[in-house]
Amino acid sequence: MSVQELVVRRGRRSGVTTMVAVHSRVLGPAVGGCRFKVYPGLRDAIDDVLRLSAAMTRKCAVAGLDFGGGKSVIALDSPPAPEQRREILLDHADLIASLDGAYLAGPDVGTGPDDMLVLRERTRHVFCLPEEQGGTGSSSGPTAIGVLAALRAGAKAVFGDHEMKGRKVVISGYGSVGAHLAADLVAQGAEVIVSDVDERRLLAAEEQGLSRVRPERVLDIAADVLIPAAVGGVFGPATEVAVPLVVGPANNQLTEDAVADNLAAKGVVWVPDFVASAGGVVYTLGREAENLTHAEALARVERLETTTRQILDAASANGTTPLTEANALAEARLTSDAEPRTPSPQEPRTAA
Ligand SMILES: NC(=O)c1ccc[n+]([C@@H]2O[C@H](COP(=O)([O-])OP(=O)(O)OC[C@H]3O[C@@H](n4cnc5c(N)ncnc54)[C@H](O)[C@@H]3O)[C@@H](O)[C@H]2O)c1
Repeated sequence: MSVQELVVRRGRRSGVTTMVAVHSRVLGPAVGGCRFKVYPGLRDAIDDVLRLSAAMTRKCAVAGLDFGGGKSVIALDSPPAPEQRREILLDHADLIASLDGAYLAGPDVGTGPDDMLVLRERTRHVFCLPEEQGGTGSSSGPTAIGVLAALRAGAKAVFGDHEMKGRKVVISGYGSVGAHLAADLVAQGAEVIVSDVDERRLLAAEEQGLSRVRPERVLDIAADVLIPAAVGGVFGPATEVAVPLVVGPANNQLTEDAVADNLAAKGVVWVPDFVASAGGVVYTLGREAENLTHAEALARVERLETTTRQILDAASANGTTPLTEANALAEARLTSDAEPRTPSPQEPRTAA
């Protein structure tokens, strides 16, 4: 499916180029995070926003959300001075506002709920505002809960039961989601090893009693599970993986879809990232767009276990990969004539 709309604009206040990709609005308004990142060049930023917006379409479709896929990128050529941040965000907010609700922005790599508050000064089409402003705040907790739900299904498929007690788990990226996952898995009795490029994050991990491994050695550790919770592009055509199960929140983990076949041929069960990482968006939109209670929205996140199980069962029964089955599920929803669950999706409550 090709991108529906890509808008790139240089900010009038900051001079920084920002962009929005609306990949699909078949199921509803396009939602996706706003990435604030230094890129080697403009082409890299455009490639990123296009790939990420397409992944959001699949993520929303598979998770049963009545929203389409979008993404926005603030393409920096060097880290900005702190005092420039607000101007850059306001420029980006003007671009989002110009799309008139076709795209709803939330936080992503490099942005958080406080940044959403700045965007909100210029556009209603923002979600995940801080809790004290009526939003749901950071989505990393619900994202981690969704990863754990997908992990249960993956562990059942690979090990025969979903118990994590005694399992060795490597988490690449001890950031917001990675730290939630590590704490929960330790509480379940797993042996957790973490990796990060940021020494401060590793010190934080050590304070929690976690073992660490150097980032370049992450793929060599013979563990039960690998959780990619840092960046995309982890697995390429020649990547060797020393674990039987990979489940994690990092978006776009494969350099290309064909890598899913390589992983399957090597006996690695890879739960597609757009399935495992959907907890945050499921929770946030459930609360903010559908006014669900905390418990109701969390119950929806937990359903990712069933979705993952269906995908893995279908791959096993059909001799295909989990990616093929997850794509088929997304495609079925995108081409179905069924009415959306929310008859006429509106922008989230906090954006009203
Ligand atoms: N936060 C969410 O709700 C959410 C939702 C869906 C997907 N994701 C994806 O999950 C991943 C983690 O999200 P997060 O919110 O925890 O991000 P984060 O920025 O808080 O944490 C990422 C961590 O990864 C580390 N890192 C960067 N490059 C690394 C490398 N090469 N090796 C090891 N560590 C590295 C960073 O230093 C950082 O500590 C991201 O890819 C994000 O796009 C997050």
